[in-house]
Amino acid sequence: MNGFFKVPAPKNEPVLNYAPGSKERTLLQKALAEARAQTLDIPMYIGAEEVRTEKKKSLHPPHDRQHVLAYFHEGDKSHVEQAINAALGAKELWANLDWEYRASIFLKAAELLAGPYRYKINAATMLGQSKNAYQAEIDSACELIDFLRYNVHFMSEIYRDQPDSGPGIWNRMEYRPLEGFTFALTPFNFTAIAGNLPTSMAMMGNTVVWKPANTQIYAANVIMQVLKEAGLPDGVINLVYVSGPDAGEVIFNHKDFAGLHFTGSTGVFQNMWKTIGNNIHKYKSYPRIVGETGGKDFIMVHKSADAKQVATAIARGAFEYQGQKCSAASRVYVPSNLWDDVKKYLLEDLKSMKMGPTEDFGNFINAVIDEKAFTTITDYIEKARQNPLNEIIAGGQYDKSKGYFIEPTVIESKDPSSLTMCEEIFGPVLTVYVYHSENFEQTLELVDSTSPYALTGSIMAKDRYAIEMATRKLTHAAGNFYINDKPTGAVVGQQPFGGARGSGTNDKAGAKVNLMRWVSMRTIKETFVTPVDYKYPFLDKE
Ligand SMILES: NC(=O)c1ccc[n+]([C@@H]2O[C@H](COP(=O)([O-])OP(=O)(O)OC[C@H]3O[C@@H](n4cnc5c(N)ncnc54)[C@H](O)[C@@H]3O)[C@@H](O)[C@H]2O)c1
Ligand SMILES: N[C@@H](CCC=O)C(=O)O
Repeated sequence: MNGFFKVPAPKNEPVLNYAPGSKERTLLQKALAEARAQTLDIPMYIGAEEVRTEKKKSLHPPHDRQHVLAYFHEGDKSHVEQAINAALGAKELWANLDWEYRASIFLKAAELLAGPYRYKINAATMLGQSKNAYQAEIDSACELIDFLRYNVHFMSEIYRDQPDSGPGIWNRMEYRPLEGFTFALTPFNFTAIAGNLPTSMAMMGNTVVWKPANTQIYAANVIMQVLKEAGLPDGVINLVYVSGPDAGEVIFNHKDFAGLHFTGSTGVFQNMWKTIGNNIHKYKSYPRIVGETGGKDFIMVHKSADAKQVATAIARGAFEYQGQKCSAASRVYVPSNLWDDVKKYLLEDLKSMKMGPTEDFGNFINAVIDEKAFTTITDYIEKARQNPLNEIIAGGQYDKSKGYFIEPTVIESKDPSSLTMCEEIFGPVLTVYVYHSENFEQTLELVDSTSPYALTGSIMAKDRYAIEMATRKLTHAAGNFYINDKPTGAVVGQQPFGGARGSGTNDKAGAKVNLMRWVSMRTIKETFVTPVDYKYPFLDKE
């Protein structure tokens, strides 16, 4: 590198609106039709190979269970071993490639997603994960593009951060990739997260084994195509489709395992942490463990809030993408003076929400991801129905004959510790607790202590003292805290995202702190005139 290169200043990718008659709507509809018309054969990508196996499994739109989008080739432990070997084999060349060449690949991937691949990846996310056009646009196009652009910028800031040097010496800081290989384990619900976890590690010079959720493979395949077209060398990111426990068993027993970048549920993360802890003596280095996990996200309303604003924040915060955002509001605390109005506006909104397939752009609500999620969520609804302290005031019906559809459901509970007030449901189910409007401070304590999670939350109020009190009392209740807004929709570069307590290690996605977890710093001190006499000056005077 003959120059201290400055990367292009990152900017958030503008969100296209897909209004009727817009160019983007026509192009997206074309991409959807093309995707629907073919049945893909999706291989694993290990080193330079596209790996196919005897075990083919079908992928379906969650809103249209009968339609086959693709078959993917399922692997086993031997494929995890192959992927590790490919990652280790690619390591030296990749780690020694000057950073600007690595940066170019990911910046090019961002441009490919913003341009020629935009509609393909959005269509894949709409079909494979049942996200409507707007939800796909903010995820698989904009957020993924933002992750790539901002992370390149943060990478260059990290490298530029160098120590001071005293007279006659030069101190340098080298940001080495981790020694060994890394593992990215990604969830179903965000294509952007699936793309970010492996690329953020690779960007810093690491090589990666990547295992997505099966229900996200359809769009993960597009991410891999983009990375290949952007020039990512073979073996840097190896994409395998194996069971989570199989992947874990091989990876967490390998001496060169150097880091885990996980997003998913809390239980899975805690089990992996225990396994890694039990195996700690097997590794060459202490593996880095980063995990963003579950949430029980809240909206806390003060008596001074605007009822219409509260209802809108609830409608979008709880029900966009069927409540399957880790940030989705799932418990709301409304003061008694506002409840009648909030309820009226909320029920009006819910009545106007249409539910159906993503290809019909009029549908706000689509299907939940799969049969397992459908069963879990509807079990919660039925348990809530049986509790005499609960009343289901909206929704509560579901049907999986065509796709996994669950109506947006609102439970009014007189018990602030009822099951659906406390546990993560990860679906379109919201529980409301109406508190006496004079009990604001006590209710803040309830918000803070009700769940083990601390991911997102918001306070809605006009009264500045109430906003100050909530912000202070809920210091540890959320890693992303919103004032007069819904608790979802963090934007890369603007609201770095992640939670604490049971919600994760809070190594904010799309931030410098996250990239720092994927390097191991080496301090280099060079002395220009090396001493040749061991004695301290005062020793001569004795
Ligand atoms: N905090 C965040 O930023 C964030 C973001 C998105 C999703 N999430 C959380 O993710 C969860 C939903 O996503 P999901 O259903 O895909 O999560 P999940 O935990 O079921 O799966 C995540 C990944 O782990 C794998 N996996 C599952 N069981 C495993 C095991 N025993 N061993 C190893 N790997 C295993 C899955 O195949 C998948 O690739 C929710 O809890 C949600 O809150 C959190
Ligand atoms: N970052 C997203 C949530 C990601 C988790 O699913 C948001 O802020 O809504």
